[in-house]
Amino acid sequence: MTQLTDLFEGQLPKLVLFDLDGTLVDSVPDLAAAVDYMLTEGGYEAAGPDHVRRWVGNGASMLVRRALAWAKRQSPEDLSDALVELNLEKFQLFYRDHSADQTELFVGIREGLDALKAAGIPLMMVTNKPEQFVPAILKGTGLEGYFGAWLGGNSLPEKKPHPMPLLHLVEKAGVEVADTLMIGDSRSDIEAARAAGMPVVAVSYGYNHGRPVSEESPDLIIDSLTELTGTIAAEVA
Ligand SMILES: O=C(O)COP(=O)(O)O
Ligand SMILES: [Mg+2]
Repeated sequence: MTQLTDLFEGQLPKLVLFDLDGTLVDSVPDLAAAVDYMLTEGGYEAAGPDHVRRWVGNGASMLVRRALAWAKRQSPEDLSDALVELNLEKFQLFYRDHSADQTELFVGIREGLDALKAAGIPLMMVTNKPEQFVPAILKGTGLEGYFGAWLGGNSLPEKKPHPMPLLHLVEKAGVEVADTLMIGDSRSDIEAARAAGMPVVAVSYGYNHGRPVSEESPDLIIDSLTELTGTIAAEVA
């Protein structure tokens, strides 16, 4: 089993950054309900969770654009910004009140976060989800209190795969990039971590646009956070 310290020349990281959707929480059921509300309100066919799972990871506006493109049998870039904006409002109207109805932690998250916390490692979160939706999800899944800071997709001028939000949190934590670990489920997380210059671990169970995350060449792939944290007690002993 690869130990967490193997990624940091025998040390533990001084900061761990987590992605949210597809890494900590399975948010697709609630996202799909909001997408389907938007689509059916517009007179389109509902898409369902298996389609929506492939569209998550680049923020709500891109999710809406991809859903509309699917419904209209067009390519996403051919849709007008005005149409996307109008539908984004419908999506948000629903998701605002239903972002944490069915959203649950993935198996091993609670135990894994507790192990990192017990080892004294600061934890932060960086999602492309618009920030207004984040507090209800953290509350609904019992993740409140784990993260010293977090950023949403609209918190800064750039979002993942740009390294800006990762570097912003590293600076806030007062640690070095090389001592920071990113854990995510998709291409955006891996590209952002690479651009920032930090190691990146991918979870195998997330979304990644319907492609195996191994195609993005992360430093390590885990099936559960506990695979990475199970040995921490022994490592720091
Ligand atoms: O696309 C989203 O809104 C969710 O993105 P995340 O995987 O960065 O949390
Ligand atoms: Mg994700």
